[in-house]
Amino acid sequence: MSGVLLWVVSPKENANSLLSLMPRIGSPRRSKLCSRLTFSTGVLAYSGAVAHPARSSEEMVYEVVLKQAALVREQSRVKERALDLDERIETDGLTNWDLLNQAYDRCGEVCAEYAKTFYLGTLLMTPERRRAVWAIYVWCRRTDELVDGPNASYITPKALDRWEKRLTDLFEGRPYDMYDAALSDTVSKYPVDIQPFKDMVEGMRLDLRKSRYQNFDELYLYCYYVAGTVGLMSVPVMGISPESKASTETVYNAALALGIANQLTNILRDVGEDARRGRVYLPQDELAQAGLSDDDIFRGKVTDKWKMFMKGQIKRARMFFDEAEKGVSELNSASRWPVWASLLLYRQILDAIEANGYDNFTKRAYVGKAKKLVSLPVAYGKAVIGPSKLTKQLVSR
Ligand SMILES: CC(C)=CCC/C(C)=C/CC/C(C)=C/CC/C(C)=C/[C@@H]1[C@@H](COP(=O)(O)OP(=O)(O)O)[C@]1(C)CC/C=C(\C)CC/C=C(\C)CCC=C(C)C
Ligand SMILES: [Mn+2]
Repeated sequence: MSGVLLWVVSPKENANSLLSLMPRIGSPRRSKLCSRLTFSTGVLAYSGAVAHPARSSEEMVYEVVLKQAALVREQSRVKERALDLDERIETDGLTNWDLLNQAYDRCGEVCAEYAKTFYLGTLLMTPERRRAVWAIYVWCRRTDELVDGPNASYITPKALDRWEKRLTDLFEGRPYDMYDAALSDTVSKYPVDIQPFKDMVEGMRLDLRKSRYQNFDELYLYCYYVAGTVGLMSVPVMGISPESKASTETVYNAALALGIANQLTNILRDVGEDARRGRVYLPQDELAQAGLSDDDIFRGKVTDKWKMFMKGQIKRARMFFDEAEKGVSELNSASRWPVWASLLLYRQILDAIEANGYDNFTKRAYVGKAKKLVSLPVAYGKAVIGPSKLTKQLVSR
């Protein structure tokens, strides 16, 4: 399946100081925009790929959140445009419809192959939304495969530039292949902005040139690029419940938090595997504060220092999951179940790391079938509960 997906681009805490992990709302150097955020690392000097050294990653990312929220408010205008487009396709005859349907079906097949549980969850969504989520999933999966898949060693910054050019083309209605065609159709129908997609490609660029993260601010930006973006791409398609009283920004912020939580969890699960590829995603300053270094990671011995360090990292990931939970009930009813399911399942990976005695060097933490099965009805039960009638954060809708 990876071959099929890739042919088109082939030419590839410190635990002692829990305070340092806790939200620091109201830091004097934070912008007004950022004061609505729950998490801040307080580190403001990251430059990396972005030329704004004075701003923290969270401030920069939050601007994207605000832009996304503004787009949703324009939704009705976009819907009108989508209707025009549907009419145009219809006058072209049945062939375009058939091709488009086939393209979406193929996206569904890829999704079912790579993420079975998630695929099952999408079956509860309306057919329109479901296939749009599949199209986004496939684009994300293909993008990730560029640097993580079997052809990863052939992938150069130039190949990523070409991939980004294809992205712009498909957003402008010029898809390259059928998966692109499905996404092209999706972005013409839903208020999805190109920025999170471009940012995901930027995350892949980062993966090509960077294998160490000095502090959490740098890591936060990476997590946004490769996973927070997914949350921002998905919400416009999954939709916010008409009953929701929460502000659009609140919901996007929760979506962003779920992406960050998932990626932090992914990093904690894969410490050993990443180290074998010469990669250490854990913040260097926090490792040093815990009396640890890269060498300890390469050695892979579970010591008391390591356990303390891991407890802090897990605590932080859980805080992001908690932040994400606040937004799930605000989503459209049919979208809540797959999101709850993915949240509960991914969060349990953290429990599994603990159950493995914090040995993420030689053991892969996973959620067993039985636990997965139990989580699905639990997720369903949570999904039935709609938006809180008490939440009055009527800022922007
Ligand atoms: C319902 C739902 C979960 C929708 C999202 C569907 C979607 C478009 C998923 C794309 C996922 C993808 C392929 C991302 C590419 C980058 C990547 C691989 C990120 C890692 C995912 C885990 O993958 P895996 O365990 O297979 O990792 P390896 O490749 O093996 O290393 C990530 C850790 C991040 C994925 C991020 C999300 C699924 C974001 C979820 C957030 C939302 C859906 C927003 C929900 C809304 C609110 C209000 C909370
Ligand atoms: Mn990956």
